[in-house]
Amino acid sequence: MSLQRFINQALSDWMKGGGPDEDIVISSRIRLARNLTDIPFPLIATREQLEQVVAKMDKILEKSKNNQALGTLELLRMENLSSLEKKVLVEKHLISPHLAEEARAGAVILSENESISIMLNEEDHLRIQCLFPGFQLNEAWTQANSIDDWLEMNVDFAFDEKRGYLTSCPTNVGTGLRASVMMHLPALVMSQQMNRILPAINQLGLVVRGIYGEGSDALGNIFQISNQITLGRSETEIIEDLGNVAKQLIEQERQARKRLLDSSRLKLEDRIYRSYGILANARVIESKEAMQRLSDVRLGIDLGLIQGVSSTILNELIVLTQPGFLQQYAGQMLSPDERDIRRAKLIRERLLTQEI
Ligand SMILES: Nc1ncnc2c1ncn2[C@@H]1O[C@H](COP(=O)(O)OP(=O)(O)OP(=O)(O)O)[C@@H](O)[C@H]1O
Repeated sequence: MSLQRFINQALSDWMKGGGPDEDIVISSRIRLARNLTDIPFPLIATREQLEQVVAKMDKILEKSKNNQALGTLELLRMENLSSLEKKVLVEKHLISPHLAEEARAGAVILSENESISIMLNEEDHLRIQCLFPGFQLNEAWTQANSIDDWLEMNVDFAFDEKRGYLTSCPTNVGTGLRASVMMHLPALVMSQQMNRILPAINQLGLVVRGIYGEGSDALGNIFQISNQITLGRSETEIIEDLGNVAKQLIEQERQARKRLLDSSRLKLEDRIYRSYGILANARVIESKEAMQRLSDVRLGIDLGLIQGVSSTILNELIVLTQPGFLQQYAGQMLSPDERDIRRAKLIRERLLTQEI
């Protein structure tokens, strides 16, 4: 089954690490909100009209089968997926909880390496997302832009000369673009600088969110920083502004890491090795603690304190230890207590296979 391929593969390309500044920037994302001219926004459209959106996209895919530029794309309808399969796609950041649980005639188009995901009938008819490992906002934009061009050759998007692309929520009108970087900022958190930095970032028109986007916590010292404004600025300006802030944050995190090493090396080493010890030996672990300990271990790897463990461990395990994935691996539904046991086991095994 093609979905099995997506899920069994477990990790999308962007989660496997790599890319520029990967010690701090986990991934870069561009998403474009688009709507078809002749169909009302999903909130007020009839189910029949929403089915038309899916049918149109299906037809475009069929027509472009031999267009290799974007690789193989596959359309999955939400109604054909089990709730566990949808949960896993949410945990992989490929669809939103809204699409999984509430959307009518919801579907997603995925590329084989999962760097492209196009949600259908979420808040807008189309949400085009491109995800790249490391700091690669421009590369993600180039890909999203080419998908946009390809689709625009086949359908008419709702567009107003003065306002730009029209979207269901006014906050997305204009470019319909949200650019974001997911960053691991443990030293700035430890040295209590995030409290000062967060308001400054907001003042620049950017938003800081947790690991699962809007409404989620910054677990594991992972922050998503994205633009709030989509109107009155060009796509390249939005991306450049975000990129500049990200560059400054990378620099500040590197300095904070150096300062921590210089001023409190022993304390830092103790914290990192304790976390490693717990992850390597715990029999039961909750996801919040796992995320924090994984963040410590990842910092230890980046600082060269822990050797023989792959630096992608944080990226991988934060996804693999989510409830949906754990249940997928177990092949059965698990209670929260059972998940804590399975999570500890999976982390132990993963750490063991990394030892030299
Ligand atoms: N840089 C990134 N790397 C990986 N995943 C990301 C990144 N940025 C955002 N995401 C994921 O994309 C999903 C949606 O994020 P978010 O809610 O912030 O924005 P959105 O799709 O632009 O929606 P909206 O405009 O409705 O707020 C979440 O699962 C989030 O974790």
